[in-house]
Amino acid sequence: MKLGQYDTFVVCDWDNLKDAFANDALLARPAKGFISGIEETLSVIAMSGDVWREHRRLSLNFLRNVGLGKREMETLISEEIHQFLSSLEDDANDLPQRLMPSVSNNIAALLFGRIFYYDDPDKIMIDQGVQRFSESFQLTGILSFFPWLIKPLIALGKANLKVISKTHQRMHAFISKEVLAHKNKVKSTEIEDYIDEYLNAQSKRKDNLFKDMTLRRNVVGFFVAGSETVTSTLTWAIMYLVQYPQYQEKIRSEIQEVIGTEKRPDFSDRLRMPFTQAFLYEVQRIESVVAFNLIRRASQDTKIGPYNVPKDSLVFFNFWSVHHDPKLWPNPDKFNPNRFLAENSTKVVKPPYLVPFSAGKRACPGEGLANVELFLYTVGILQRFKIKSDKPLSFDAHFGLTRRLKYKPDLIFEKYLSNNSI
Ligand code: HEM
Repeated sequence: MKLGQYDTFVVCDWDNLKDAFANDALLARPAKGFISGIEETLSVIAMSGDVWREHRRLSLNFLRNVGLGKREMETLISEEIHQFLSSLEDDANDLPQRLMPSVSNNIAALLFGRIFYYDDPDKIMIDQGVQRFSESFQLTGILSFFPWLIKPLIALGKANLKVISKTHQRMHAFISKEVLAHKNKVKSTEIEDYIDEYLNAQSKRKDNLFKDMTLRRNVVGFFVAGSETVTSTLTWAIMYLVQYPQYQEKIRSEIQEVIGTEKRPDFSDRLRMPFTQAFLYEVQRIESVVAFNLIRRASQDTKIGPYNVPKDSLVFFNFWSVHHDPKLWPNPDKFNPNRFLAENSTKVVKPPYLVPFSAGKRACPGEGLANVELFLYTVGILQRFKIKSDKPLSFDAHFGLTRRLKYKPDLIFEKYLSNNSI
């Protein structure tokens, strides 16, 4: 179909999606990024071609060597979750609203090597920025098709682009300070965070591909990509725990059996908690928070299945329809974690067509970190609280960067474990 000036393709079924994941001609993003006119320098999320490949390699190396699967990062996350749960001792009913600042602290740990107190003005500014960017994604979809709209929209003061642009400036000013502090710190051979990794690569390269401005854009990109997605998935998880108290109890009994009440959860505990894992898979399937992927572009004439895709066409991957395809998922609209269980419910099986993080060479590089967070937050919350509601719940969604819960739910977080020592 034609949207604006672009041929646009939406890949809706698993066979074609598998093809598209493996197609190197579909790795690019829209030529001018997602918000042309505001983001002249593209972040790794919006880049294409060789510059993307180099920046992606750096991000993956960093996540592998410093960020993921490392005890230190899991310890930092566990510390942050502890800070978060302790902050709820007086008023746990505020939990969903307080999730984002906590989740974004994990990204801060990755980028800056430290976490913030929730009332730190810089932290409040970052979280407001992340919120605004996520909301602006509704608009960025439209602007990818009608890029000429950007200037009239700014001139008319419409679509709060001015606010986005101001938010941009404030975040960049703060990140510049952090980068400067990293440049000035006593030189150590150890890479402690993403800024260290980037500056180190920058100093070794002669081609000027790694620029300070790009570093700042990447930091903002990581905050946006890593905060809203995890927060939104966790919020949906909480809703399903309330809607299906029997599943909440099942997870709690796995917690009792594997972790108990004295110890903080560990990511390795998941290996003995198949139902908890199945529950999180089902939340990701049924809500598909990044429902249409981030827009891809054909960098040359190519094909998806039998369809010819001309160069520069825009391509959406419709994860929602694959995740709700009755040929792949019997009774797809029913929330049923048991569909992922096998061998008498002792094993969890993830089929290849569950793709909340996309797949192939441009798949989400934060999947490992996100999985650690989803598990540790869910288990940490249920170790302390029983969650319920005495009002009917609305599962209506709102579209931004992710599909988010539209209305603030009325939830009751009943303290289950008063022991604050874990
Ligand atoms: C539940 C949580 C998350 C979901 C569902 C999710 C999903 C996605 C999806 C669908 C994409 C687009 C991939 C494509 O174009 O094929 C993506 C890209 C990306 N994600 Fe995530 N993500 C999550 C968490 C995270 C986290 C925690 C981080 C940070 C560590 C992160 C960083 C990124 C980055 C940097 C990209 C751009 C990659 C590129 O263009 O090369 N994400 N994510």
